[in-house]
Amino acid sequence: MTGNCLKILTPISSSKPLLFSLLSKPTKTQFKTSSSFVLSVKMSYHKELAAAKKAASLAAQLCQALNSCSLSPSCKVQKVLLQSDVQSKSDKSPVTVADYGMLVVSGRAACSQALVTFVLERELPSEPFSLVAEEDSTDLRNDGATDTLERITKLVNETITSDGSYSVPTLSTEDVLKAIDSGKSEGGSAGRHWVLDPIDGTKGFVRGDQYAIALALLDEGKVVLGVLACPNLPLASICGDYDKSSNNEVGCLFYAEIGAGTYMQSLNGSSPVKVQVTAIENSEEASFFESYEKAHSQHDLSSSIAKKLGVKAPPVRIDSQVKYGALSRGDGAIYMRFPREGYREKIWDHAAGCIVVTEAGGIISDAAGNPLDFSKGKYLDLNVGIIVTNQKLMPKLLKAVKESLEEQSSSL
Ligand SMILES: Nc1ncnc2c1ncn2[C@@H]1O[C@H](COP(=O)(O)O)[C@@H](O)[C@H]1OP(=O)(O)O
Ligand SMILES: [Mg+2]
Repeated sequence: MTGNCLKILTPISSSKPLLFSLLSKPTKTQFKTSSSFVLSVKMSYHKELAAAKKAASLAAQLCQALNSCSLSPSCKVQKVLLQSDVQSKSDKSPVTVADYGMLVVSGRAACSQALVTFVLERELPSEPFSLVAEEDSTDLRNDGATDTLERITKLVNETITSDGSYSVPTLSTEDVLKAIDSGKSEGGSAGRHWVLDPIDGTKGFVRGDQYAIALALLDEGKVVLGVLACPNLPLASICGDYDKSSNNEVGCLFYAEIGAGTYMQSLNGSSPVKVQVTAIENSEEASFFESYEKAHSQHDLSSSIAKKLGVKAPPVRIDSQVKYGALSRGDGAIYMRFPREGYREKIWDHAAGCIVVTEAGGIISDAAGNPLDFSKGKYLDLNVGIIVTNQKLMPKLLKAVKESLEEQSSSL
């Protein structure tokens, strides 16, 4: 678009000057010229996407390093704590039985959050920064956390140095605490907000299974880009004949920008490939994903739905938003998530996964078929659960969900 065009265009249904609209409006905005010629301007988020990919990839690198090093003075103690069954606090978030164990687990996520904040702020210095994220620095500010905080700071500094693109003085422990606390935004329907789960699927991470670094951008309440770094996900399909596959390389990066499709590349930096959800139309051929953890989703309910659909394959149970990534490349056909009553889903647990799967041609809704609304702050107000599949299977899935929920409530 030329400077001349800018002078004669005014956005439809807006009294704001065009330049203002161009800078503040997301996605597609319609403009008319003085002669009523309508022009569509597609907003792009290339710069933000590049920053998000870099932030999530570096955080994945950091998480992999965290898995092979110690945040505690005694590796042995840490091992015991991390292997002990992860218990639930009142909010049902996973923490280990001892406070110290909690610090080890939340300290790792905070470390990832500090790094993502650092990268986004460096890469996008001219944009106002708002982040809705899972962690805060409360635990790390306690007296007993000094050693963990120092180790976290060292790891963040080492990751920044090893990347080599930032010439910055070494971050202090206070810098790291401040970076973690940048994630205190409440989100909402106005302006732009980054949404981050620095380690999604903590239980999978602790077990050495699947987890993800999930980063998304909201613009005026809509998810406009998302990145999922999945350090333990094989590049080859995890369904079907994966075990027989010759490619056992792990570490995937999924990313999507609104209107531009979903891509996957290896975390080691291979060329991106465009991915698509499965085209399966016959539900009997579908396989489905659900949470590894029984406490996170009602396995009996998804089993009853799968039965109605005639699904023959057993459920594929994996942790975190990795399920969205795997679904976006057609590994399975359906993802069902039915948390128990009272659990409130947070936006950082679904924002990145939602755009990764929808840009790959999938549909996501709550159990009643309503789209997910990310504009209401930290929480998603949902009707019962979350279901995801392709366009063809969604009507059948919704019907089976409705019937199973009715049966469930009549048996209570
Ligand atoms: N009781 C629960 N019901 C549903 N989801 C939960 C529950 N407790 C924690 N979660 C969240 O489920 C997500 C993992 O999902 P999945 O079951 O698909 O692996 C995590 O974000 C986890 O939160 P957190 O990130 O605090 O661990
Ligand atoms: Mg999470």
